[in-house]
Amino acid sequence: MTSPLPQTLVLIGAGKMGGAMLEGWLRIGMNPAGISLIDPKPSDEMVALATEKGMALNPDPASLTSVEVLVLATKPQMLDTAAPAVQAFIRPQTLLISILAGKTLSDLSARLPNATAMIRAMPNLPASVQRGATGAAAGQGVTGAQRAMADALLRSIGTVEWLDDEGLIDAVTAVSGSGPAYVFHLVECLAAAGKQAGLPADIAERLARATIEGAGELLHQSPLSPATLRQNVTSPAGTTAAGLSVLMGPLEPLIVETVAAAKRRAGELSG
Ligand SMILES: NC(=O)C1=CN([C@@H]2O[C@H](COP(=O)(O)OP(=O)(O)OC[C@H]3O[C@@H](n4cnc5c(N)ncnc54)[C@H](OP(=O)(O)O)[C@@H]3O)[C@@H](O)[C@H]2O)C=CC1
Ligand SMILES: O=C(O)[C@@H]1CCC=N1
Repeated sequence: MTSPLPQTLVLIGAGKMGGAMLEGWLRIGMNPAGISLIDPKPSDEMVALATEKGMALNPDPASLTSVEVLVLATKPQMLDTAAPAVQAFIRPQTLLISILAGKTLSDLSARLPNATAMIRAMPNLPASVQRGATGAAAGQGVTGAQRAMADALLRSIGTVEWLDDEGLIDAVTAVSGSGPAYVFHLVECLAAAGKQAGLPADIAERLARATIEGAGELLHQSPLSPATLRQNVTSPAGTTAAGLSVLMGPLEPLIVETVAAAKRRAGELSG
C-alpha cells in the first residue's frame, strides 16, 4: 500500500528550491488548500500562484490547527533569523523536513527545540518536473509512518535515496544537490564551443541544449550503463574518440575537485 501524502503542509522559504518542490507537488495534484507558504518577501510569481491556486500566503500560525509536514527551505544563513517563526508552525505531530545545505539535525534541534521529528533532505531543482533526485536521513524522533509519508512526498517529485548516516548528506549536496548546475554549465560550454567551431550562436545553443536533454532522456529510459552509452556514440577511430581523447583525462579529476569544493562548503555552512 502506498503511503498517503500529507493533507497539510507548510513551506517556509518559497524561493527557487522551495518553489521547485511546490511546482512538482502541484503538478502531481496535491491539494493547494492544504498548503501554506511562508516568505516575508514572496516574488510576484509566487503571490500570483498562491492566489490562483488558493494557497494561504503568510497566514497567522495560530490559524493552522494541523501541520503534518513543515518543509524548511530558507537559505542556511537565515536559520537563526527564521527560527522563531518556524517554531510557531510546529505542532506536536509535525514532521519537519529541512533542505538547508550544511545544517545538521543537531544544528536544527538547537534552534527548533519544539521539533521532535526531523528529516534532513537534499533535493534538486528538477523536482519541479518530477525528475528530482533527493538524498534523505531521518532523525531519531521520526516515526515509521512519518518516514513513509516523507518518502511518498519526496518520491512524488523524483527519486529518493535514504541514508542511515546523516554525515553523507554533504556529499549528496555536492553531487546531486548542486549537480544540475554542473550540467547546465556543460550546456553553456558546449554552446560556446559550437560557436567557436563556426556555428551561429542561436543554433549552437539549441543543439547543445537538445543534446543534453536527449542524453539525459536516454539515460532515463535505457537500461545500459553510462559507459556503454558512451561507447555506443564512439565509432572506432572516429570523431567522438578524437574529442574524448581531450576530455577524458582532465574531466574526472576536475569533477572530483568540484564535488570536494561543494562538500567542503556544505561543512562550512554547518553550525
Ligand atoms: N537552489 C537549489 O537548487 C537547491 C537549494 N537547496 C537549499 O534550499 C534552500 C533555499 O535555497 P534557494 O531556493 O536556492 O534560495 P532562495 O533564496 O531562492 O530561497 C529562499 C527563500 O526564503 C526566503 N526567506 C528569507 N528569509 C525568510 C524567513 N525568515 N522565512 C521564510 N522565508 C524566508 C527568501 O526570501 P528573500 O529572497 O527575500 O531573502 C527566499 O524566497 C537553501 O537552504 C539551499 O541550501 C537544496 C537543494 C537544491
Ligand atoms: O548552492 C547551494 O548551496 C544549494 C545547495 C545545493 C544546491 N544549491
